Amino acid sequence: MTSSTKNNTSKEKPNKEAVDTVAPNQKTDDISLDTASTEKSSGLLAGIIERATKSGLGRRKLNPSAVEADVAKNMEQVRDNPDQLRLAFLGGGSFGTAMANLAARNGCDTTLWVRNKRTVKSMAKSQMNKKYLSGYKLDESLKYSHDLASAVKDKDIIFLAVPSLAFRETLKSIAPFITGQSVVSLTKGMEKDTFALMSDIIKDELPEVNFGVMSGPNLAIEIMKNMPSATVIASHSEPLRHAVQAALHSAFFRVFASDDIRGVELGGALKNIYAIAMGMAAAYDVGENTKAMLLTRALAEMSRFGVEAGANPLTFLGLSGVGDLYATCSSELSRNYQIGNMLGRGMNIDAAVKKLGQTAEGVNTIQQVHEKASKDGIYMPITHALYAVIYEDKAALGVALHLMEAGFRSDVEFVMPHDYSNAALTAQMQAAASNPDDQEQDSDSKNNAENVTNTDDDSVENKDAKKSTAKNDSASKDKK
Ligand SMILES: NC(=O)C1=CN([C@@H]2O[C@H](COP(=O)(O)OP(=O)(O)OC[C@H]3O[C@@H](n4cnc5c(N)ncnc54)[C@H](O)[C@@H]3O)[C@@H](O)[C@H]2O)C=CC1
Ligand SMILES: O=C(CO)COP(=O)(O)O
Repeated sequence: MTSSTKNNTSKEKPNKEAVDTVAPNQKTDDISLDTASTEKSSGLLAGIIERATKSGLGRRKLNPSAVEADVAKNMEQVRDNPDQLRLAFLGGGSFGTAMANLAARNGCDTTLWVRNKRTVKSMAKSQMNKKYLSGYKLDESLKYSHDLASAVKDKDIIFLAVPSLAFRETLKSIAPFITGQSVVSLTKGMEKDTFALMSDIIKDELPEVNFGVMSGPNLAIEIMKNMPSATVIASHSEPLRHAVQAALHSAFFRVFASDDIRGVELGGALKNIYAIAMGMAAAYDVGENTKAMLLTRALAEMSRFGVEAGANPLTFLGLSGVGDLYATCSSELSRNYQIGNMLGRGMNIDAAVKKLGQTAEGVNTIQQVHEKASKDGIYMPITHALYAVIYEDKAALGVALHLMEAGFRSDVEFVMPHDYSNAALTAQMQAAASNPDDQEQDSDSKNNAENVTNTDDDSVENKDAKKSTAKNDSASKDKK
């Protein structure tokens, strides 16, 4: 048994103190956490944790039969010796820290790279990430570094958990030190102006590496509290999928596998848009029916966009799709939800971002997806509506009403296709948006239902256009 294994055996017990005494620091003045429900659930959780640890369900004592069958078959070495895996996590925010902590607790040789030298010193001394995860003790085997070269050299897997805006520059910086390492993105966003997803950037910058993306309903603070969670590792490399499963799997964190890289990373990126929408809707005190409608129409948009980008629509039914959409749209822990909530309470986007002080990828993703969908004729009415409210100063209530008044559509378009093509609808929407009559807005009439943006226009003039498009569509379908 190695020394790190020995250390870990004694660390089976989750840090009860951290579970009980958390004071998450991303609470804003406007949004208070539901402490009563957190307390109620922590009683239940404590029971689960106790039973799991007593029965030896912690990663160290995991019964091989409980390990994914494929891991047992193909990754015997890794499964039996996960502490032999050498991992680097780049990004000292809440998610990089939470994931590095899981791996360290599992006995992997784990280094967390943080760009700021002073922060590294403070983390090593306090074994805590005071800025992003205040109150949570980190595993004592976790190593910290601000030296990128030594952090990534001789590692098996490099996990990137920097915001999307820093993803490319981080890859460029590690490129000279890449020998045989694999790279896994934990980042949920889209690159500004290029529409590139993180896997595209990896292929651009490190064309030779074996890579994957990991995404799922993984609110960092819940993971630090040992609340049972699950995620998805997507890669075309089976050994990499298995290695990531072995590295992070525990009684509290289950890692599922996929080979639909596009679908998994788009789920993580797109759901941030709708978490903003849901946070905003919550500020307007909408009912559960409305939330359910928003959530499922969001899923329709996500899978529609995903298919256009080469994803499998069924992936959106998994953890990285509906799972993450649900978690982020229903939790005040979500930073994107918090942004939406602040907007719904009348703050402007710049003030909300400043007040949050943390990463909210959705703010950029709305702009990227709005632009890309308009360009490629992908019908994304909620995204366009949100864009209009946030960046064109349209009235939220008017925009919402207009969405409700939109024409008749199919529920699940993969079951029954829409009458009109998405490209035709997008074209109509854009034509309507350029109609100056519909654009008229002034601050006095902000809440006027007449005063709406044209995200899903069904005006009389456009109905004719729609009819003729529909005719053309059905004629072309008939020809086929
Ligand atoms: N926090 C969460 O619950 C989850 C976050 N994610 C994703 O992980 C990514 C990172 O988010 P968080 O850790 O939450 O962010 P955060 O806001 O907690 O921290 C961001 C970190 O990135 C660092 N950073 C910023 N610019 C950098 C640069 N140019 N080079 C190096 N480091 C830089 C900051 O110093 C900070 O340590 C995002 O794409 C987010 O969507 C994914 C799953 C869950
Ligand atoms: O992606 C997340 C949970 O899965 C975190 O969401 P936020 O970035 O909105 O906090």
